[in-house]
Amino acid sequence: MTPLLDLPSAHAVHTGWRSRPAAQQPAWPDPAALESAVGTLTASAPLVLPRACDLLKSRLAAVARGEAFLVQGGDCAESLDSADTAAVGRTASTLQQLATVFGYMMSLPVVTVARMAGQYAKPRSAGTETRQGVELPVYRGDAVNGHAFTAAARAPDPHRMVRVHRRSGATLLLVRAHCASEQAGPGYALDALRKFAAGAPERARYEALTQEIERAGGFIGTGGGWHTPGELFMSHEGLLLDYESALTRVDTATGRPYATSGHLLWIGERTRLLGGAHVEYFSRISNPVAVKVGPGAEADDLMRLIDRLSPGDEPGRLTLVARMGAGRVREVLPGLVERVAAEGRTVAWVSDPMHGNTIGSPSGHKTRRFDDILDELAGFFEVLLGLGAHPGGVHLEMTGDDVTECVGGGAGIGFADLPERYRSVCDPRLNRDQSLDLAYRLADLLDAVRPPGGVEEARR
Ligand SMILES: O=C[C@H](O)[C@H](O)COP(=O)(O)O
Ligand SMILES: C=C(OP(=O)(O)O)C(=O)O
Ligand SMILES: [Mn+2]
Repeated sequence: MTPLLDLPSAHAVHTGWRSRPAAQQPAWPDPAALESAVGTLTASAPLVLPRACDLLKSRLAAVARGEAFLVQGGDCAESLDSADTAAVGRTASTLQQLATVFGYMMSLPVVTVARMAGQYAKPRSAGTETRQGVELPVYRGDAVNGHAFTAAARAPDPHRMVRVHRRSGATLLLVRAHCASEQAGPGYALDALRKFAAGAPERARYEALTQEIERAGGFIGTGGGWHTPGELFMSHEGLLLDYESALTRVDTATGRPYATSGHLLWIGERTRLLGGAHVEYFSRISNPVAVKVGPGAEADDLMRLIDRLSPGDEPGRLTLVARMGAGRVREVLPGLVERVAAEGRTVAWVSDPMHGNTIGSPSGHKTRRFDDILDELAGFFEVLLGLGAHPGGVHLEMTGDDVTECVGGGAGIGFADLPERYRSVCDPRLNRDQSLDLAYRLADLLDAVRPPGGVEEARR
C-alpha cells in the first residue's frame, strides 16, 4: 500500500498533531536521525490492514452493545532484546484460556486482543532516574532508549522505532503461526485449564468450575474461548506520534486513514489531554481506539473527549478503560458511567485493574497485590451491573510465563520472592497462574455480585 503523504486527508493526519502539545515524547537528540527513521518507516509495509481493523471494530461494537466481552492483555513493555520467541505463543495461549473462562462466566463470545507487536513505548511519571547520585534520562521503552542504566543506553535513538517495526512484523508472523496451529484449537485451552485446576491450591472449586466450562462445551458456538477460532488482534499504546504518524496509511478503497501499526491503539492516562497532540492524531484515524480513564477524570472532560474521538457515536469505535485503583473504583466510576449513559453515548467500558494498584516492594521493585487487582475488578463489575450497564471486558498486564512480579495469588508469591524471576522492564505482570486465578476467583465472586436474575437480567 502506498503511503499517501501527498493526499489532503493524510496530510492532516501527519501534520495536525504537530501544532499541539505532545506529552511524553522523547527528546530526540539528532533531528537528522529522526528524519531518517521516519523516512524509513514511511516507506515500510503496514503491519495490519484496514479491513482487519474494521473487523475488530465490529467485534468491539458487540462489546459496546453488551453482546460480547473483551479480554485484552500482554506485557507492560515488550523487549527488543528478548530471544524467547516461544513466549509469544505462551502469552497467546494464556489469553485464550482467559477467554475460555471469561466467556463461560459471561455466557458471551470473547474478543481477544494482545498487548503485542508494538507495545514498546512507555509514558513515565518522571523524566529522569537517579541511582547513587547519578542522574540519567528515564527508560521510555525499547522504541526510545535502552533499559541499562548507562548514559549511552538511555540516550533516545530514533532508529529504535525502525527496529520496533521490524520486530513487530516478526511477532505478527509468530502469532499467525500460533493461531493457525492445533495449539489454538478448541480442545487445547480446556486441557490447559484442567491441568491448571488440578494443580491449584483451591483444587476442588477450580475443578468444579472447569467441569462446568466443559459441560457448557462450545458455550458460545465458537472455538476454545476465541470469538472466532484463532482470532487474535494486536494493540498497543499509541504514544510515539512520530512512529504512529509515519505508519499511517490511507485505505484506498474508502479514502480513510488508518494507523497500520496495530489493530487497536489506546491513549494513556497521561496523554489524554483534550487539546493535546494524541487526541488530535487519534481523532483522525479510523481504527477502533481506547482511552485509559484514571480516578481524576471529570465527567465533563470525558464527554468532550468522547465528542472528539467518537463524534459519530459509531459503536466499536471507542472503548473506555477504567483504571481507578481498588480503593477508588466504587466511588469514582458510577458518576462517569451514568453520565455517558445519560448522554446516550455508545462506548464499551473495560477494566484495567493494574495501573491504579502499583506499589513499591521493600526490595525496590514495582509490584501489585493480586487481592487489589481482584478487588478492583470486582468493584468494576459491581458498579456496571448495579447501573444496568455492561461490564465489557478486562485489560491486564500479564504473561504466559512463570514470572514473580505481582504478589499474592494461589501460589502465594511474597515480597521476598520478587527478585527471583522479575523480568519486566516496566510494570509488574500477572504470571500465567495468577492470570487464571484472577479469572476463576472473579467467576466465583460474580456468583455473589450478580443480581438475582443474573447478568442477562441486569442488562435489561
Ligand atoms: O505502564 C507504565 C507505567 O505505569 C508508567 O510507565 C509509569 O511508571 P513510572 O511511575 O514508573 O514512571
Ligand atoms: C501506561 C499504561 O497505562 P496508563 O496510561 O493507564 O497508566 C499502560 O497501560 O502500560
Ligand atoms: Mn504498564
